[in-house]
Amino acid sequence: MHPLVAALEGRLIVSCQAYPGEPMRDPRTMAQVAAAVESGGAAAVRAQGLEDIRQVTAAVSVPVIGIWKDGADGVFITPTLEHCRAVIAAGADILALDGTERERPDGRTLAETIAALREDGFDGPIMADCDSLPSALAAARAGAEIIGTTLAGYTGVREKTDGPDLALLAEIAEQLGEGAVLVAEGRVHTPAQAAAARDAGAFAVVVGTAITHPSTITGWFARAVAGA
Ligand SMILES: CC(=O)N[C@H](C=O)[C@@H](O)[C@H](O)[C@H](O)COP(=O)(O)O
Repeated sequence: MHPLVAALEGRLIVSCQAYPGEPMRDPRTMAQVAAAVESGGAAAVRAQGLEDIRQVTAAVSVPVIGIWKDGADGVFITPTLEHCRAVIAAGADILALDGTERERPDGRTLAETIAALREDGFDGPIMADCDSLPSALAAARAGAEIIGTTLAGYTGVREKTDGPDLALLAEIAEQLGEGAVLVAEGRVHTPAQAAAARDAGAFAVVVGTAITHPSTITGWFARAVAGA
């Protein structure tokens, strides 16, 4: 196992992202957020966009999982080989990309994309953002070292669970077996849910919104205070 990946076992990864048009959408702000979560105990951070990746890698000493979201429908998380190459060139230690079985915009399969990156000489870990058991198994076969449940509930293949998709985690963990690097990502909103994800078989857990997205968190509290 790659040493960067081995170090993530039983650890929290924090996704630091702001969305188009939002007040915190600024690479410097995301770098500051990343430094803050590192000081809180994050073992790695996930950053979106090339300039965010550059500034976040400069601001933290933990590994940075880089993605580049392009578009909002279909395959949009680091969707093509060229997006992957750009994320790596921006300094990501770990590359994350769409790991679903949907057709990718450049027509390459996940396996072809990973093979091309290895031919380029990239030897860092690759994380596949999957949406189902079949996509997770296919991504592992394609050579992704880290399997994430990032897209479960967002592609129509599985229901969008309230918290993390624990049933999916347990199924993937069982099928991939010992030694698999299964990362729970998506709708982990409380420490108890993070612990439940570990219990379901996750090697590590990614939390985004509940730590780094103040508008959403504020909405949770505002609705509670209003009795909604
Ligand atoms: C579906 C999709 O586009 N997920 C994205 C992937 O990078 C992010 O928007 C999420 O915030 C991230 O996965 C962490 O999840 P959560 O914010 O639920 O803790």
